[in-house]
Amino acid sequence: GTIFTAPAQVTESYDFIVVGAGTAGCVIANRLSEDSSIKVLVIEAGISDNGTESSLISTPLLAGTGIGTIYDWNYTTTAQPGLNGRALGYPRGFVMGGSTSINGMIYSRGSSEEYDRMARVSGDSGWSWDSLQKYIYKNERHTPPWNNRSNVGEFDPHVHGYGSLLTGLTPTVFEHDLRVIQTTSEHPDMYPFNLDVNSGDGLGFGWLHATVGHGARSTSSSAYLHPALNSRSNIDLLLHSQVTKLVETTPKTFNSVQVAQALTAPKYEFTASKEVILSAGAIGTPQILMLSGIGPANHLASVGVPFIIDLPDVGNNLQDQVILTLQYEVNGTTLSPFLNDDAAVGAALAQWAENRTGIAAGNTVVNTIGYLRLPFKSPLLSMGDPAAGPNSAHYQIAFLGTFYPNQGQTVPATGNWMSISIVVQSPTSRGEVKLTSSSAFTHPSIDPAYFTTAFDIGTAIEAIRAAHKFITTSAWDGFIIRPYADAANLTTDAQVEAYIRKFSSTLNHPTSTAKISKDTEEGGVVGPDLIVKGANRVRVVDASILPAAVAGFPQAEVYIIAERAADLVKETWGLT
Ligand SMILES: Cc1cc2nc3c(=O)[nH]c(=O)nc-3n(C[C@H](O)[C@H](O)[C@H](O)COP(=O)(O)OP(=O)(O)OC[C@H]3O[C@@H](n4cnc5c(N)ncnc54)[C@H](O)[C@@H]3O)c2cc1C
Repeated sequence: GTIFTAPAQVTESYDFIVVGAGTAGCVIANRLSEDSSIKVLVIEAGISDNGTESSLISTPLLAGTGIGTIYDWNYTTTAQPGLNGRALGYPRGFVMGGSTSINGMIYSRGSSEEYDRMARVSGDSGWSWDSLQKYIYKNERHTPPWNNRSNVGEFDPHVHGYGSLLTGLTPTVFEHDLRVIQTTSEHPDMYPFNLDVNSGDGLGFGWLHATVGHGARSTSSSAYLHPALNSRSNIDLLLHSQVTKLVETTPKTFNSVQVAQALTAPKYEFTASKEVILSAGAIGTPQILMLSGIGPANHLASVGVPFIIDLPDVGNNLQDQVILTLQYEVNGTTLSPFLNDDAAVGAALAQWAENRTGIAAGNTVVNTIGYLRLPFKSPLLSMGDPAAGPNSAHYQIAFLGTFYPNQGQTVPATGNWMSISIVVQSPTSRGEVKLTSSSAFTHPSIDPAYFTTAFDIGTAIEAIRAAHKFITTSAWDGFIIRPYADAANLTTDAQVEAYIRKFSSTLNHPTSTAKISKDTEEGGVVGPDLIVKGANRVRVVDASILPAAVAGFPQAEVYIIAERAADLVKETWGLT
């Protein structure tokens, strides 16, 4: 296939247009182009992942540093009352591979109940965990770390597949990781060991997979898009080109897109002879739908967008997860001294560039995690249980072998540090994405509404208490020297709450802004087949269709739903 860099270069016609070469978009484009009788065009607003700075993407040690660069849309949230009025930078991938090219690489599918909930709310058993197994195997493959460290006892080979997305466990185990696992063997009732958190068993403590293989980050682009572009002539990619709206070809039928490279640049129109698949992500997809006249009628009127289909849930139900850390100076070897030593980091990056080995070639910062529930009798649950089921987490605590700073904190120049990160997995706060103008080149307003419910703040307080308690067990004797000053006085609920509101930041997991629901239901944006309700020949396949925030990490779930969605499209059009 060809990579175009301007719309004027595209002269052929296509059966399918995929909007966004992100996590889901690359999967869809690859799978549809398996049928050589059809032609696929992928349109991506962002840039190539083969550019001069692409080691930012592929070096595992540099995960996180793509934020705020040319690879990022660089959105900002609205001021968050639940975070003392702070507005947060809100990264999204602006590059082939989408957010999988800049994300934290953690691959954790969540509990089987997540998928069963999707089947339940959509009325389609094809979304259940059991039905999706073949897509899970098709997507992912466990690989050994670059140093071939034995992973026996740290994962279950049976729950990993044969796909092109490579995952693996850390090449380097730290003392605190071993203490986490030791705690599970000393207190199995309270802190059960989970051999593989990707097995569908979503609770307990275990080792984390990351999207790393052969010493490099594996992305949706490296796993799905490049291989298809390299080997097939029936798939093309158009970069640097933003879809500004869907175009109605006949009433309520949207198999065309309008594209432009900048606000004042010429506009082009491309028509798919079969259908358009929107995979622009949880921010981009609702923005495009609303710009196309599909969304809440009153809101569209307020920004001057001609209205076509009234779907009040477009942009609604935004859910995101926040992260905050507690840091401890510890008696033992961590990554801190290395990360504080510029010469050592430079040498590691040089070694990686040479042969994809060394400390830069692995996922080493966060290796162990615990997925936990509120106590059975927690008064917070009297408000209702937002988890997908009784075996799905309300919160996680994960263990990082360095000082992971909260917003505004400075990393200490010396010492060995461990951080425990805290995430509320099943928030009940609901935010929204809204247009601020009828122009596609103005960022939408993003309001995740963090910590606007008593459940969310109460669960975060509980999580901090659980982290404190976890490290007072005997496995931690002699290891913890002291908490970092900011976390030293977290005694009363009021102190803990103040810490949460001061330091929480986004974990970058927005979902549910075009959520799935039953065909017969009024709410929701797409039906079980992912076709936009009330519209023809346009589907949504990305994180925006998820019914709720996931009690794992979202990329795995997006890959899995995209694999099945490709089969749904193939079925509709009789493809192979
Ligand atoms: C910094 C960061 C860290 C994260 N860490 C993790 C993690 O460790 N583990 C995990 O599981 N998840 C993580 N996530 C979340 C995860 O990456 C996302 O949930 C997932 O990748 C979303 O997939 P998607 O297909 O919905 O969207 P994306 O992958 O974001 O793809 C959307 C694509 O559409 C393009 N696009 C948008 N609008 C338009 C338009 N108008 N025209 C053309 N193209 C457009 C974008 O440029 C992008 O390429 C992280 C995310 C970020 C940003």
